[in-house]
Amino acid sequence: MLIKVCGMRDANNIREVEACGTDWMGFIFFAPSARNVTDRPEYLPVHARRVGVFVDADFKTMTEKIQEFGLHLVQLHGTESPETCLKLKQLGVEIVKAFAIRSPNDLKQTAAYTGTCDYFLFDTPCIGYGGSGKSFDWNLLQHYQGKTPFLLSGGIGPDSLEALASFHHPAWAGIDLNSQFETAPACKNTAALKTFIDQFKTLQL
Ligand SMILES: O=C(O)c1ccccc1NCC(=O)[C@H](O)[C@H](O)COP(=O)(O)O
Repeated sequence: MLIKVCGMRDANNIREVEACGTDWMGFIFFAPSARNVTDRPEYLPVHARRVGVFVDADFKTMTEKIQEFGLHLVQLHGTESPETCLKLKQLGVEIVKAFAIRSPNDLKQTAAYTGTCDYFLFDTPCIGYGGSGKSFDWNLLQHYQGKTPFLLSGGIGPDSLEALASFHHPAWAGIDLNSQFETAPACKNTAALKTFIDQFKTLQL
C-alpha cells in the first residue's frame, strides 16, 4: 500500500517525514490553502516521490512547478478535464485525479478519466477543495468498479487504523494523510506519523 503525506512545506519537516517511511509527499500549489507553497524549500525529498497538488491551475503554472520542484506526479483537485490529464502526462509525470465523494453518482465521473490518469484519489467534499480533516462514507466506494487504482483520502488520522484494517477493495492502492497529523498548517507531527505508518505497514491488507 502506498502512503502519501500531503501538505508539506518546511525543509526540516520534509526530511523528518521522509524518514518516517512515506512513499509520496505532496506540495500544495493553491494560494487559498493554508498549506500553499510559494518558495522551493531548501530540501526536497529524494526517496519519496514528489506530488504537486493543483486546483484548476493554468497549464503554464503546472509546467513551471513540475520543472522547479522536479515533480513526479501531479494531483488535480478541480474541474480539470481528461484532455488536461493527458496533456500533463505527455510531460512525463503521473496523474492523480481527485474526486469528492458524496454519493455513488460522484463515482460515475471517473469513467471519462479512465486511461488518462494513473491514480484516482477519493476525498471528502469540502469548500476548500481538500484538507478538510473529515472522512466520508468509505462504503460508497463499493460502487466503484473501475480498474484505475485509487488512494483513500480525507480525515485519515491516528484513530483510523481499525477502519483501514476493515476496508477492502480490489483497486485500493494507498492512503493519503494530511491535517490529522498536523501541529500547524503544513507542519506534521512526525512522532505521531511514524507510529501510525509503522502500524499501518503491519496490517494485512
Ligand atoms: O490540504 C489542502 O489544503 C488542500 C487544498 C486544496 C486542494 C487540495 C488540498 N489537499 C490535498 C490532499 O491530498 C489532502 O491530503 C486531502 O484532501 C486530505 O486531507 P485531510 O482531510 O486533511 O486528511
